[in-house]
Amino acid sequence: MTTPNESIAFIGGGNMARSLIGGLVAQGHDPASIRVAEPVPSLRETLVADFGVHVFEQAEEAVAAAGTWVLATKPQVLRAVCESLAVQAQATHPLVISIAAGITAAQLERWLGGDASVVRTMPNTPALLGAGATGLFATARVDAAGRGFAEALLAAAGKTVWIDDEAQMDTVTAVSGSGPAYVFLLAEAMVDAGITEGLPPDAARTLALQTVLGAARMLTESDVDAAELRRRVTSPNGTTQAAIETFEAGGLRTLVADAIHAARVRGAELSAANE
Ligand SMILES: NC(=O)C1=CN([C@@H]2O[C@H](COP(=O)(O)OP(=O)(O)OC[C@H]3O[C@@H](n4cnc5c(N)ncnc54)[C@H](O)[C@@H]3O)[C@@H](O)[C@H]2O)C=CC1
Ligand SMILES: O=C(O)[C@@H]1CCC=N1
Repeated sequence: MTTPNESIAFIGGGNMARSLIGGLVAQGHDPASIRVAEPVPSLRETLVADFGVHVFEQAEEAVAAAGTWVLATKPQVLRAVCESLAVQAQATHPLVISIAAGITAAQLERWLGGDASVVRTMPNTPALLGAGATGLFATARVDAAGRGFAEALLAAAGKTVWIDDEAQMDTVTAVSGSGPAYVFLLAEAMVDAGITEGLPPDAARTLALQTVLGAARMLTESDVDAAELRRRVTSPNGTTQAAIETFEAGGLRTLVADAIHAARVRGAELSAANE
């Protein structure tokens, strides 16, 4: 990964920043060139202990001498963070990569003083294991080197997909950004149901979680699509058919569509609420 200025500054050293930093360090990125602004002392200490990065209490200190800034605070504080960095942004013209849900590139440009090069991204928590999925959108101001750098940074945490129409970034958030939680909810429900039906808790947990892992691997490691894989498990008049008919009768597909719609709408609300 190369950039005109090798240092990367993370603004916010919470869960997602940790996952991305872990990916970069695992890929051989020099931790000495990673600078993290994080107000919580205990988080700063663990970032130093775990990764050997430089940590700062103030964002202004972290971005000094960094050619790439990764905005990794909650959306609700991002405006104040950007406005506090606007003078430095206009002086140094960094590549600005945001991972915040809902916040648009136009908002970031405006808060940073008008002419920043912004890449809006949406990673997810499996980034922690290098198994993340990230959607990226770049404004016209971002050059090929900037796009390449942003892609390489997120690719250190898993798969990347470029999105041409920024309006679709809230859908990315709803499908893959929030998506791990949907799978965790299904896993919770499967474990609980197994226990209700009489399995010992440890057995229910092992069987349900390994099933999620095995199914995810079949989905990603074969060319066969989800519907066909499902059909192959479903014997005529067998046990799976009884379960699938129960899911369909209960409106599972509509419920999933409604849930993803609600998450997308919430993304747009986050943008409007932080105007
Ligand atoms: N958690 C998730 O699954 C995902 C989260 N995101 C986005 O990532 C961003 C961060 O989310 P998380 O890591 O989950 O939250 P988090 O709360 O773990 O991390 C945010 C960190 O920012 C720090 N912070 C607050 N004010 C600051 C300031 N002025 N300067 C520097 N740091 C400051 C907080 O102390 C906190 O440690 C959010 O915008 C969220 O929308 C994106 C994809 C997935
Ligand atoms: O729930 C949220 O708002 C964040 C964004 C995607 C995942 N977590």
